[in-house]
Amino acid sequence: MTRKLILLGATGSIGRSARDVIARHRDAFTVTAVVGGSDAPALAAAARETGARYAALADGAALPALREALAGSGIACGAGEGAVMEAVAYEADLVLAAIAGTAGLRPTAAAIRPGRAIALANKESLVSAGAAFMQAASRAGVAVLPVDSEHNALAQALGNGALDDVSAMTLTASGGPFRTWSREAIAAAGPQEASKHPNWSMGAKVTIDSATLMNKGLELIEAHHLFGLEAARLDVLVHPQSIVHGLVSWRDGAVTAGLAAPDMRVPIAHALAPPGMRLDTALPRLDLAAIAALSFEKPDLERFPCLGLAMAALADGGAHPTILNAANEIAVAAFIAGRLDFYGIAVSVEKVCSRMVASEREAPDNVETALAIDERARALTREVLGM
Ligand SMILES: NC(=O)C1=CN([C@@H]2O[C@H](COP(=O)(O)OP(=O)(O)OC[C@H]3O[C@@H](n4cnc5c(N)ncnc54)[C@H](OP(=O)(O)O)[C@@H]3O)[C@@H](O)[C@H]2O)C=CC1
Ligand SMILES: CC(=O)[C@@H](O)[C@H](O)COP(=O)(O)O
Ligand SMILES: [Mn+2]
Repeated sequence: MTRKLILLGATGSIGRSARDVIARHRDAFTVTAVVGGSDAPALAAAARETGARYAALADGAALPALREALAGSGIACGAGEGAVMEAVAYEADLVLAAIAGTAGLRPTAAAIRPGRAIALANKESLVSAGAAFMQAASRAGVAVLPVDSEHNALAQALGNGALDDVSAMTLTASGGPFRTWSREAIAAAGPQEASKHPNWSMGAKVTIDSATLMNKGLELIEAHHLFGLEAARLDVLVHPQSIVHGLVSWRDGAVTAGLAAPDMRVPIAHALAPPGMRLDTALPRLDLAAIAALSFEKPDLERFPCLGLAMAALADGGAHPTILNAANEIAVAAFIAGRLDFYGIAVSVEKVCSRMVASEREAPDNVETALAIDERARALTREVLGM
């Protein structure tokens, strides 16, 4: 019996790592459909490699290129939002949700159907519409399996333990490329410097989020929804080696840690494996003697204000995380385009949150409400940035 899979974001960094895991276990998986954004040759290659029956791109204008790239393959294809929804409706036991950003929210939510599990990499879905998303999953009896490395490590460390026995969950942060830089040097850094992640090779947006530490803030909100823990029991530690990904502290003083080399194939293999089973990734055994030292430090909220902004959004709740997430996406895109300096990301996110949260109090109770708040926050961010 093979597990039927749909891959959302099949051409991205997570998508490629997942395909590597799947390629090593051809007999264990059948990929039914693959989804990408606009890169037709890359999606066609992913569809041919996995043997998917259907390939869909979000960008409707890319259909001719996708048809050409799939010519002679017998793989059906489509482009535009309807095509993405068609892909989501293919048969599946498990859907890997790895579209980058809030663009992933609607397809990922639509993938919640009885009889399936969701392997979730797209943290923005939970930040933007966490309560609604988790309720929909629970109503459909769908398990949400964390792919994000920290949450996957936390899930493994938690095992069958009771949440009442957990005194805290700690997510580690590499600290990003600017961990040791002065505030003045960070202020002058551009997208090139911010894109040099010390340990992980990832997509553009999450890499910049790692440099600002907004990634860790988004992950605190993600952990709150995945594990149902309140802000007071969620914590961040900077750990430059990215070997320990998550720590569960128990009420008796014991701590269980999740360790692995910084390679996303480890959490992906865990999330894709049939329950209770492990898949070989052919990665070398973690050699702690060679690594020699693991170090930990407190995050510096003065040099990395985005983490504080996300912590405030988590504590405040309501629509605050939805607004923060939307403003951050616009600000990060402006930074990558060279239209905003590094600290401009935090300044604009802070401005948009403080202007909007007073009038947008309620947590969105469904995806469309979240997307409407998201759109208003994006518009205000563009206005704040003069775009
Ligand atoms: N990379 C990593 O190691 C980690 C990533 N994550 C999370 O996983 C998610 C994916 O990250 P990552 O793989 O790095 O991102 P990438 O930018 O590398 O890949 C994004 C994927 O999404 C597709 N895509 C973009 N826009 C759309 C759209 N509108 N509709 C459908 N598909 C779209 C892209 O297609 P195309 O190629 O055509 O543009 C691509 O397949 C993010 O939420 C990130 O935070 C979490 C932990 C680790
Ligand atoms: C691989 C992964 O899970 C990323 O989200 C990672 O956490 C980014 O590294 P930082 O620890 O620098 O945010
Ligand atoms: Mn992570």
